[in-house]
Order: sequence, then structure tokens, then C-alpha cells
Amino acid sequence: MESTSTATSPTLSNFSDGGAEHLNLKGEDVQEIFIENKDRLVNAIDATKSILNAIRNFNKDDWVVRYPQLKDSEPEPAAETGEAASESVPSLSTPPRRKSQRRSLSFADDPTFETEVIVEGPRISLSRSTSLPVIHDGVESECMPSCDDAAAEKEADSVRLIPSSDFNVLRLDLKLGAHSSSSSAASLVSQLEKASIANLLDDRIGSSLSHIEKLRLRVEDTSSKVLVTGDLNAGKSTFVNALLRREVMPVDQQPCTTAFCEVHDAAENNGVEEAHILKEGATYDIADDSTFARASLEALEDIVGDNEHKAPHEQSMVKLYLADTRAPSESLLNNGVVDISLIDAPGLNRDSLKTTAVFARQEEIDVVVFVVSAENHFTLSAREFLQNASNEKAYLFIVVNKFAGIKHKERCRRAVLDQIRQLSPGTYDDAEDLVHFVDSAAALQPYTANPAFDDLESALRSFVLVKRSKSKLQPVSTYLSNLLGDIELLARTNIIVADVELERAQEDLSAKRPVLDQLKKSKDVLENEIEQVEEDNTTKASETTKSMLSKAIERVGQGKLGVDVPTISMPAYPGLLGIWDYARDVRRAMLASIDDAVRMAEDQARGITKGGVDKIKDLGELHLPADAEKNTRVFMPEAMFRATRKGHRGTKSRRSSTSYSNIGGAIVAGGLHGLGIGLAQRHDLLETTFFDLFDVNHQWFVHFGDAKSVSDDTDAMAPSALSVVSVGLGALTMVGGQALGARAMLEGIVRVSDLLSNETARKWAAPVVGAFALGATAYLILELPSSIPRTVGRRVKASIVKGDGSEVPVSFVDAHATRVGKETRKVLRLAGWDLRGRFTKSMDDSTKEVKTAEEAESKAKKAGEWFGEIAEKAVGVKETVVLAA
Ligand SMILES: Nc1nc2c(ncn2[C@@H]2O[C@H](COP(=O)(O)OP(=O)(O)OP(=O)(O)O)[C@@H](O)[C@H]2O)c(=O)[nH]1
Repeated sequence: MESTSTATSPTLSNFSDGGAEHLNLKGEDVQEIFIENKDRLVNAIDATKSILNAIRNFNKDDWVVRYPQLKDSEPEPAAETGEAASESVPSLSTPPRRKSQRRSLSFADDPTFETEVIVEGPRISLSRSTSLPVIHDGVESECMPSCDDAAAEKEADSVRLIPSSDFNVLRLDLKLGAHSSSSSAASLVSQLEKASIANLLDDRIGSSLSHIEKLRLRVEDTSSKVLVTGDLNAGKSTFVNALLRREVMPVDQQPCTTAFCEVHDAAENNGVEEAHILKEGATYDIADDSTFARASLEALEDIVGDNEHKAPHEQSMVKLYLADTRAPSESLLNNGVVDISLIDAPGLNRDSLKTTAVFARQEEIDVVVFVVSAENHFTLSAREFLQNASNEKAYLFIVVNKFAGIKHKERCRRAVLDQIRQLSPGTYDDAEDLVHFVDSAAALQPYTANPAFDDLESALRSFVLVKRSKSKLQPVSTYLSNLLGDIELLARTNIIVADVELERAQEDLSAKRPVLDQLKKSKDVLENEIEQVEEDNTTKASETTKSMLSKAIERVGQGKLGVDVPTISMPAYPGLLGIWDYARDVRRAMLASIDDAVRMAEDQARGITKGGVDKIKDLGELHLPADAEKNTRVFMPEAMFRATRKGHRGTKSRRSSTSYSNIGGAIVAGGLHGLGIGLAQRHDLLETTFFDLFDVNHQWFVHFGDAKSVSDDTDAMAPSALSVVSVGLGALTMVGGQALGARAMLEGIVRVSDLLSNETARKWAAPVVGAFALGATAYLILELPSSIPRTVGRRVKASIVKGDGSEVPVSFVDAHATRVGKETRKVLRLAGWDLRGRFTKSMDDSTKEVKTAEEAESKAKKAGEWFGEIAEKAVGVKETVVLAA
């Protein structure tokens, strides 16, 4: 099927519909209109090209252009094929649908999207402001004042208008659409990705672009051919000469023209008048001498004559270049608009009929001028030719020649027209414009008025120009109009998508922005609160430890157990002989009680830490969005203050391998500064000395010193005579012995007295010291059951308060307070980090979500505006492609 022929159907009624009146116009007017139309179309083509290119780029870079599918509420007429749709023509034959119709709009790549739209029907040069009236089932809303306004508004809001119900040029053959509601088609739909449909669309736009590029060439190509043919000897050559106002074609009473002589303006041959005889088999190219032979115009007769004996299929082709000096408004050849070439064809006879008929069908033949002699009736060949010609696309013009010599002109006219009516009814209908009774020979006579021929010539000229408008410009106009309509449909449906996506993005944003804002606001608050919880609880744990241990040590210092627990009790006094063991057991019990105090302090710290962890958890619940990642870590209080276990499976112990993790392990109880192996297990602390039995220093101060100075710090005092005495007495330590030997003691005392260098002192020292020592010893022995715990307690207290005499200058209490505080802080810090991590992640996620939604929003906004502009542009350009009549 050749769709073009449908559009420019040879029925002359087509021509007469819009174009016949042009025949009455002056040539200049027709030319002007033609030029205006031509320029308008060229501009429209360029504008359309730029729109298409813009869509392609937008499709590529900014927005996947969606391809809509419209389902009909009522059955549609049989679908046009994609091929036919891409042509300009079919829509011409389709009567425009005036009535608006509801359609269901969906998109091939997104079956879930569906909205109802109203097809507003083809708009022909509606002003832009009224281009989108709100229509309710074909009735404009303004016409329905009685209707519920709110409902109408709602309706207008939910139902959008689109310009047409389907694509013509940009139709994609997706094998889907209104008719394919089967599930297989639906599943195919869902498989088609947005991008692949966008690619299909891009291809279609690409081919449309190359098509309009061809149309542009066609619009700009101003050449047009007029084929002059007719019966033998009808006067065709004379007619051509008359049109040219010079005798160029050989004229003879005998049939003479055997070649096709195509007459062009000499301007096409650089102004040189000459004949080009085309070489057989070669494609004529005016710039290529090898495709033709040059000859002078004078030699034309011989050339045509040379052809006389050739077989019909060998009929040669001659191109004649002639200068026409007349003004463009008068000249047919040199009319300033169309490069018309006249073809003088051989007279029709049995042999040449076919050739001429084939010739007449050629694409570039716009007009066939059929010359018939008024003296004769139409021959058989003529009838055959005319009947065929009226089925072809070229317009038919009938020149009844040699009319001057006819006596009964009216009778002749009637007879001829009668025949024409039978042969070509279309031509007969427009006989006034298309059938001319002239005398070409008379027209050739200089200075003779020949109005009939002038009319013919002017009609022919206008006819050719108008015909060109019809045959070349109209299809371009129709194609562009369809294409621009498609662009508008595409743009308007994409606006709908953009609107929906914009709404979605805005909804998204209104949900997500407050979350992000809240998170931003919470950030510093949370940070401070976490720090506060960490700080408070660490301090609390540390202080609690300090106070508990201090209390315990204080009690020990008073000769009691540090804590009252059922598991530890003071040993019973075994009597004087067992004091050594007694002292040791007392010491052990006291140390164990302090160990217990440490454990209790740790338990307290666990509780405090748990409270802190819970508080941090609450902070998380307070500040994290509901959908935030949940905490996966578990707090195990029992794992606090425990020796770090070696990795279960040979793995390295992790940073988080504390009580606040999934695996246990923590710091050794008192592991800090070597304090923690449990005091009761430390041999150095368990070692019993003489001073555990008799704390001479203390006794001295109790009895002789300033009571106030009897503090826990006695050992810290600077060396004095008495401390020297104790050192001396230290020499009497019963290490290795169970009993106190009096002799050894006396020796000790003597040794002490040796230290006194004073002569006088030496005199009284021995008896005094001896008496004192004995008295004191008796006293101390009696006091032993109650003094040993006190002494041991004091010494234990002193040693752990001051440190154990080792290099560690930190007191036991402080060290434990620090350790417990550190462990607490560590756990809380981990919990804090964890919360911070989740908070940061939530914030990142939220920022990302907001950003994505913002991008979607601006993309949709941009797309909406952009498609709005495109639709407006398309409408604007579409208005310009309507050809001026
Ligand atoms: N009186 C008169 N004679 C004409 C007219 N037109 C052509 N003739 C004569 O008719 C004869 C044939 O004219 P041509 O122009 O050669 O006819 P043709 O149709 O070109 O002939 P072929 O090409 O050979 O078929 C010539 O003798 C012309 O002088 C006319 O309008 N009036």
C-alpha cells in the first residue's frame, strides 16, 4: 500500500476542494502563498527537529521518557499498523473525533500505574489559553453550572486531559495496548524495563528525525515536471513552443517528435542554451559530460529526426536548456519558485503509448498536459491514456488545440467535454479550470492578443504551484502535525507521570525531612547525654567503690573484718602458743574480707553500669527513629571485672571483649597495679611478722605520744629514736621461731642500749630497759587476744592504704576506685559508641533518603516544567504547519 497516494489521491475533487480557487488567483499570489507555506514548513521542520533532539537528550540524560498506553472504555476501530501510523496519511482519512472520551492511561513499563484521562480530541488552531478546557464527557464544564463545584474540582484534579488517544508517528509496536489484556501480555509488560521502552522510543524518534530530514529536502526541492503528451500531430510541439514563446521544438505536419524533450531553464545550465542528449544506460548528471552529448539547439530537429527509426523502448531523452527572458511572473519555466520543466513527449500511438504512460507515472511528474486536436475526436490511444492517467497521482490538464480553425466552436466544445466526462469525470467536474480550448499556432504569433492561451498559461502555472503545495507541502504538513500531536501527547502524559512522581517525592520528603531535622537536633543533645551518663555513672561507681573500700579498710584498721559476710569470720584465739598462727589467720581473714569488699564494690559497680547501659538504651529509644537499626549487643554484668579470656577459637581478643559484648571477658578483679589477685592470696601480704603481734610504734604513741598523731600513717613518720627501736626490735623477729626467747630478747635490749652512746645512759639503761621490757612484755602478752586483731588490722590497713611497700604509689582504695571507674566507663563508652554508631547510621540513612527524595522531587519538577514547555512548543509549532489557503 502506498499511503502517499491515498493522501494525494488523484481525484481532482481533492484539488478543487481547497485549491481550485487558486486557479483564479494571479500567479504572483500563488507563488507568494507557496513560498510562505514552504518557509513555514521548513521552519516548522527545524523547530520539530530541535524538539525531537531535545527529547532525545532529555531521555538520555535527565529523565527516562515514559511511553503511555491508553485503554479505551469503548472498543476502538482496528488498530493501524505501526508502519501505517508512521506515515502522515492515515489520519487524514480518519474523521477527527470531536467528542472527548475517557481513557485509562497506563505505562507499559509500570503496570501498577493507572489513571483516568480525558482525551480532548484533535485541536485545530485553538488558542493556547483555551487549549486545555476541562471537559466532562464531551461537555465543557463551563456549561454545567449546576454541577457540584467541589465534585467538579475534584474531578478536574484527578482526571487530566491529554490531546489525543493514540500515537501516529511515534507509535511503538509493543504488541500490547488496549487489545491485549491477556495475562501473558501483562507479564510481558512487567518485564519490559523503562529503559528498553525509552530506547525503542529513541529509535522511533531517530527514524522520525531522518524522515523529516527527507521531507525538508522534498519541501526545498523546487523542481516540478509538466509532461505534455497527446495524440499524434495534435500540436504538442507547437503548444510547447507557444508556452516558451519561441520555436524550439521541431514542428511538422507529419508526426515527427520521437524523443522525450525535457525543457529546462538555461539558468540550470549556467545560462547556456544547448541540448544534452542523454546516453543510454547512464544516469544523467549535468556535471558529468560522460553521461550526455552536447548539441546546439539548431541541431535539435536532426536529433529528433535521428530517432525516427528507433524502436519505442529506445526512444531517447533530450534535455534542452532555454533562456526565458520574460519576467518570472509571466514565465512558466523561470517563475522564480518552481523549476518547471516541460517534457514534450512523442505523440501517442500504439508503440509509444506504454512508454508515455510509464513516463507519466514517474514520481516527479506533477502535471500531465494532454493535448488533443479540436479537429479530431480522441483516438483510442488517447482514451486509454486518459483513463489510466485519471487513476494516477498526477493531475490532468486537457488542452484542446487548433481551436481557432473550428467553425462550430460550441458544438465542438460540447462534443469534447462530453468525451472528457466519460474518460475522466474528475477533470470534467473542473472543466473550467482544467480544460482549455486554445490555438497554439496563433499564440505563437507575435503581438497578437490571445486571452484564451494566456488564461491557459496562467492556470497552468498556478496549477503547478498549487499542485506542488498539495503534493509536496500538504503531506509534510500532515506528517508534522501528527508528529507534533504525538509529541504533545508524549509530553502531556509525561507531565502526568512527573506530577505523580513529584507528589510521591513530596510526600516522601514531608515524612522524611522531619526525621532528619529531629536527628540533627538530637545529635548534640544525645552526645551530651551520653557523655553525662558515662561521666555520672563512672563517678558513681568509682565513688561507691571508694567509700565501700574505705569503710572496709577503716573497719579492718579497727581490728574488725572489712565486711560482715557469713563466709568469713575472725579466727578464735588459740592461746599464747598459737599466736603466730592466730596472727596469720587474722590477717588472712581480714585480707579476705577486704577482697570481699572489693567484690561487693564491683557488684555495686555492675548495678550502676547496668543502670547506665539502660539509660543509654533509653536515650536510643528516645532519639533514634523507629526504623533505626536495633541494638545487637548485650550487656553482661557478670562479665565485668573478669580476666580477659583468651579467644575461644584462637581468635585474638577483640577490643569489645568486655562485659558489653557478645563474648565475655573483662579486667581481672584488682588486676590493676597488681592489686587484684585477691589480697588473701598474696604471700607478701600474708607474711606474719613480729609487729603483727606487738606494734611497738603504736603502743608507744598510744602511751606516750600525742593521741592525735596516732594515725594510720604512723609508718610514714620520719625515722626517730623509737622507730630505730622498732627496727632494733625487728631484729628480734621470731622468724623461724615459735617462742619468744627471753635471752634473745635481753640481748636485743642490750643491743639497743649499745646504740646509746651516752655514758650516763648506759649506766641506767640496762636496768631500766630491762625492767620496762619485762613489764611491757607481760602487759602485751595479756593483751594479745584483743591486740593482735587490732595490730594486724592496723598493719594491714597501713600496708594497703599506703600500698604494699612496693613501687606502686597508689593507695589500694584509689586504685580500685580507678579500676572500677575505668571498667564502668569502658562498658558505658562501648554502649555510647554503639548508640552513636547507630545514630550516625540513622542520620546517614536519613540524609541519604532525604537527598534521594529531594533529587526525585527536583527531577520530577524539572521534568514537569520541561515537558510543559515541550508541549507548549509542540502546540505552537503545530499551529504553524497548517498550510495557508
Ligand atoms: N492551425 C493550427 N495548426 C496547428 C496548431 N498547432 C499545431 N498546428 C499544426 O499541426 C501540425 C502538427 O504540429 P506539431 O506541433 O508538430 O504536432 P505534434 O503533436 O508535436 O506532432 P508529433 O509530435 O509529431 O506528434 C503542424 O503543421 C502545426 O503547424 C494550431 O493551434 N492551429
